[in-house]
Amino acid sequence: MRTAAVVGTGLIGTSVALALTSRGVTVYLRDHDKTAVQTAAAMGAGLDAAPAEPVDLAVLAVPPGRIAETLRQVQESRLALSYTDVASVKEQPLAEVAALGCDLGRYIGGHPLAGRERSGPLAARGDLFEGRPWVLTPSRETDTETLNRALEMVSLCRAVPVVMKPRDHDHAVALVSHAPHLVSALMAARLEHAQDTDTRLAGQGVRDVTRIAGSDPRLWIDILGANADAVADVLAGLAGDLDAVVGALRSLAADDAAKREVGTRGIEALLRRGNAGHARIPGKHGEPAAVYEAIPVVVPDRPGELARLFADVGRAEVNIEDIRIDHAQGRPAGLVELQVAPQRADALTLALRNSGWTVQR
Ligand SMILES: NC(=O)c1ccc[n+]([C@@H]2O[C@H](COP(=O)([O-])OP(=O)(O)OC[C@H]3O[C@@H](n4cnc5c(N)ncnc54)[C@H](O)[C@@H]3O)[C@@H](O)[C@H]2O)c1
Ligand SMILES: O=C(O)C(=O)C[C@]1(C(=O)O)C=C[C@@H](O)C=C1
Repeated sequence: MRTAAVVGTGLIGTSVALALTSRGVTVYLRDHDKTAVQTAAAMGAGLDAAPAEPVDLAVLAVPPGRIAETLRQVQESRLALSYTDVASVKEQPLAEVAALGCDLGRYIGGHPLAGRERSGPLAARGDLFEGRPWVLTPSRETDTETLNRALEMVSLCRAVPVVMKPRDHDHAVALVSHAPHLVSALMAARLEHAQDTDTRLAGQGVRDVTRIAGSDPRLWIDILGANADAVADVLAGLAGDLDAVVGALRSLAADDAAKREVGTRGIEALLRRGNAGHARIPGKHGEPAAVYEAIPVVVPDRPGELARLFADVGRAEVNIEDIRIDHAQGRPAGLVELQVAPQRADALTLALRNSGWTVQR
């Protein structure tokens, strides 16, 4: 694959673009939000420009409800030879794409099983998909070239391709992604009105359980709306378990020793089923996660400074693999931590200092 386009340069689109660019593909970026494109381009994800001729593959990384209309538009303008998407549900977008009369031969659905609870290009990482499953859902009409281009993209992102039917995909992710998302939100919702004296004791357990509750509700309404029945089935089963666990806990709190014994057995059975279920989750495939070096840079709190920093990093020919921003309240500067490949850290530090940046390393 020589050229690609990414439409929707948020978390997932920019992560795909970073991965493809780092493997030598020329990537053209597009988003209806100009700032998102400029930020992605400044991060080194690709070009803020339109291609002169159709690219090999266009990746649609817009919300699920926007896939069909976006595909119709980009196919009409002949943006690419083949098209795929990354939406978290597959059956409904395919039905909408067919209803709009899109060219199904040149389209294949896709979904990388990797993400974050943050949105937008600044949350993107070039290694996000490494070793993760990436589902492809070819329809009867999908042509072989399109399947092959999508497989090549998955391989360039160092993910593991899994070919499935859209319906089977949606059924599976109801269990392993969509219901867990709601369980996380349900637990986090219990904290909403908690006393500060309670929440200040939060350790890693509650942080792990509620991390994904920090995600964008608009995106998740779109996702859950396209897979509602399958998710409701999973949660109905969970509701039964929840009732049983509440009953077991009440027995455990009783004075009567026989009742307490029943409660203990009930809770133990659930905890053991939990151990067994957890053991069913496969380990991450592929290479171990990359280890990056942090370059902390002091950035004045003025418009345009972040873009200037990204441009200087780009000139030093260093890829930003991840980024963290600390805004110290009441201070005229923030601390931006750039995560880069360790072998490029010294060169980048020198280049940034030569350009006048304060690097705290
Ligand atoms: N967030 C995750 O963890 C995750 C993981 C895997 C797949 N996905 C899927 O990836 C897709 C994108 O999600 P994200 O998390 O990157 O969201 P995001 O909000 O970070 O990015 C979406 C981008 O699409 C742009 N956009 C929206 N409508 C558009 C349109 N009509 N034309 C052009 N640009 C448009 C937005 O401006 C935004 O920049 C969704 O389909 C989602 O289901 C998300
Ligand atoms: O790790 C996270 O932040 C995610 O929520 C990622 C996650 C998931 O459930 O695994 C969420 C939705 C996507 O469609 C794919 C991946």
